[in-house]
Amino acid sequence: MSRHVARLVSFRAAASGPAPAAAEAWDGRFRLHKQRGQHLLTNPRVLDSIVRRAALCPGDAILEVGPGTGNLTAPLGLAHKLTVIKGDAVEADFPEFNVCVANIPYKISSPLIAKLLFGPYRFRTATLLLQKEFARRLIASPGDSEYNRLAANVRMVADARLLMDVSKRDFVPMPKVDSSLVEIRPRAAPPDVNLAEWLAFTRACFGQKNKTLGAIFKKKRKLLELFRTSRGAEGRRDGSAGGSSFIALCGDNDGDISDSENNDSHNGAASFSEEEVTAFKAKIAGALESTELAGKRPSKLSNEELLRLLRLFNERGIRFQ
Ligand SMILES: C[S@@+](CC[C@H](N)C(=O)[O-])C[C@H]1O[C@@H](n2cnc3c(N)ncnc32)[C@H](O)[C@@H]1O
Repeated sequence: MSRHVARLVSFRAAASGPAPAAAEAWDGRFRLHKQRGQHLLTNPRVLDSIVRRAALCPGDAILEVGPGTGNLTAPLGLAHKLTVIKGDAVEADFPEFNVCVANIPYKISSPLIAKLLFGPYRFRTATLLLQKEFARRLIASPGDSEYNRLAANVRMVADARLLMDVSKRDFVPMPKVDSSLVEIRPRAAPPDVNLAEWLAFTRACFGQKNKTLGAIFKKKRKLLELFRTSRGAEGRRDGSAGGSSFIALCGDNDGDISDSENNDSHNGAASFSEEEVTAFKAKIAGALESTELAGKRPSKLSNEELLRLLRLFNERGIRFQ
């Protein structure tokens, strides 16, 4: 395997601040910190399986995130072609790579996947070991009980599939949860949609995923927020969605505005008339009616259906950001 690997870059965490108090000795050599996600995969059969399933090709440039003591790094490739970069994998820029293989700290799963799929990187495949429940959510389909915003966003740009489950007993120290290996393959052709706006749209739709779209877009707070956004977008020549964060990929509840923000001076309600809001409301209701989606829950809808709704919203000047 190592003969075929053109380059291997391992992205190692930069320890920031003092080490967390709770540490666990391992092998007499290292102190491992659960708070930093330092659970080492020690079962050689599982490690070999991961490398096999990553299906590396001659000339691949591999990115590994979180090499730890190198348990997965070693079976991946040639030591003399290895570059180790110290930094936070969520924050720092990655060098060029075309394959990612990693047993990542689970707390960065969502921002890391968002960075890989919605950032500037072009790669063939990412083979990632993830927390089992997170993996199930990632690969869920519309209508599944686990279907959520994360899955909708990922399937917009990639195909994700489960490769195998890995027991928590294969790690030292043993975590509380089991894991799953998942393959994520970005689609060859990017979808014909402004991705920043798509992410903002799914944040609005999945904010309360068990409510119908009609109920979600009837909420006064949501309406006023959208009204503001849409008026702002009118002023931008390119009509782009603006500053939606790519990192916020999955939160189902992050579409909600807290009560403290629900006041007129903050949301700008005072700056437009009741008539304007009523007309805007009618546009939203019209779009929902013409797609017959008002009575549907977002978690039951395909991306095609959601996209159709977003396009109708856009045609009516309703923008998300
Ligand atoms: C689950 S361990 C995997 C270790 C090793 N690859 C293995 O399979 O045994 C995750 C590793 O990622 C490191 N890490 C934690 N947060 C990180 C971050 N933000 N960026 C890069 N690495 C991080 C941890 O220190 C730990 O070494």
